Amino acid sequence: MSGIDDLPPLREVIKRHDLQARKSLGQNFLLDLNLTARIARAAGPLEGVTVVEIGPGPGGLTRALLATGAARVIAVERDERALGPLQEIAAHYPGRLEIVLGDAQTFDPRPMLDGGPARIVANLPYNIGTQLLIDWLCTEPWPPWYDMMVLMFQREVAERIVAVGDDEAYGRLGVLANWRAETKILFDISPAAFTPPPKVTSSVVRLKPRPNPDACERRLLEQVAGAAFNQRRKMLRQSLKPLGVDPEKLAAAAGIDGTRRAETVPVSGFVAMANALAELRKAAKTAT
Ligand SMILES: C[S@@+](CC[C@H](N)C(=O)[O-])C[C@H]1O[C@@H](n2cnc3c(N)ncnc32)[C@H](O)[C@@H]1O
Repeated sequence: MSGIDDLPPLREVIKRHDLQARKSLGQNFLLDLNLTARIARAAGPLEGVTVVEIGPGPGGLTRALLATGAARVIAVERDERALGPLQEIAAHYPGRLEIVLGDAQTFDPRPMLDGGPARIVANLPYNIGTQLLIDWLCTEPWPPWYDMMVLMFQREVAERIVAVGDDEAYGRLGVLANWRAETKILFDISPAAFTPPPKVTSSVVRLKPRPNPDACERRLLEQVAGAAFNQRRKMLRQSLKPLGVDPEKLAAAAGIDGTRRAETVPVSGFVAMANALAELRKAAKTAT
């Protein structure tokens, strides 16, 4: 038996269900229930909350979320070998764990939600973690269906998520994430905590959606940030050329000096440029 519940230790569960980690599924399991409890607490308090967990695997974090008091956990897992362990957890917490066997990349939890608070908590498979985050950040309508995300990434990705300027890590991801959410790295987890250990340190990141992000068209924001950071060493008057409008005019309309480089522009500057781009394109259309 383990500390947080009366279920057997995870090593034993993995052995019994033949759930040895597979690299192709991005499987690095956290078997230390004190650590999974720490992640669950970072997402708390969880009373009355539905948690959507991606990639529960043998269920270490799932168990912690339920033991911490989550009203419901909807756990989406692609590996059917995890079904046995997850069903044992479901039996231990009747009516509180719903297991979805499927691909998180095409899963929409909204039809399963009951209108109460919902949160995403996950030790994500690294190969699809960034794309899942981008999809959640691009959710429409906004504010989204979740009120918080607590997610584990490689430290380097975590740094890109929270970066907001004058920083090597600042880029498109930082612009998008910090436009729509308040972001914070909560703590690191060493490779040694995982089975098998990954090559790099991981970080737990919290993202809280901003109820009213500065108004702008998300696709234009992505285009502007994409162009600017694609040539991050160049001045905006050069790097913004692929957008098809006069880059000097675009920067000026947003109140930004065209000689600046992308990483010196705060998120609000990118929002201003996205709005200026909308105006300039509209004007160009009217003129033709
Ligand atoms: C890093 S492991 C985390 C496992 C467990 N939550 C833990 O902390 O020990 C990632 C998990 O995501 C699952 N996974 C990988 N690709 C997936 C996908 N496309 N959809 C759903 N789950 C996926 C893997 O099978 C694995 O269980």
